[in-house]
Amino acid sequence: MLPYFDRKHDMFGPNSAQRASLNVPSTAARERKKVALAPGHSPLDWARVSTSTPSYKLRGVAPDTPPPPYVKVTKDELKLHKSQEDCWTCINGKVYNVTPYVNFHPGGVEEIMKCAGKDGTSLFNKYHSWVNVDRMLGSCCVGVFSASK
Ligand code: HEM
Repeated sequence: MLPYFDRKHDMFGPNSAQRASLNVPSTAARERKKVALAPGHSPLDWARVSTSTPSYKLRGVAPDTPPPPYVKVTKDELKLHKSQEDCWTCINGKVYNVTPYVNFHPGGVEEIMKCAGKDGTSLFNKYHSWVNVDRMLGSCCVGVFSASK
């Protein structure tokens, strides 16, 4: 007889006990892509860089730019920053200059560039809703997203 989850009209996949006994990796494990980060680009290196670099440089703005709550970023402005050398994204209503972080992203450059120049909230949550974006990128925050064009 076929295993439980191979039966033709079965609506459900294997349960966790069945997966374990058959060595079927969990969905999360199958989707995990390990990326080799360049030397000097570990999460600890990012922690050092992000706490020792002046915030205006991380934000990519002039030194006299008001702090993030006072800067409104429109959708049209956001769209202009979609290259690896100038990359902004919006997560949970805040716009971040991701440029200095791109090479530190544990999921790789290609993945993080998928949110370049647009709202990356749903992609971000799809892969790691547990990551605290403000903790990682707080000092890269350019401003708040303004829904108007
Ligand atoms: C924009 C801000 C982002 C930040 C601050 C960020 C941060 C992180 C962090 C801290 C990790 C390691 C998580 C862990 O090991 O638990 C990670 C992994 C990862 N990220 Fe991101 N990420 C961002 C955007 C994205 C986007 C837009 C995507 C996909 C389109 C993405 C895809 C991934 C993937 C696939 C991994 C590997 C997960 C794994 O090891 O299982 N990330 N990211």
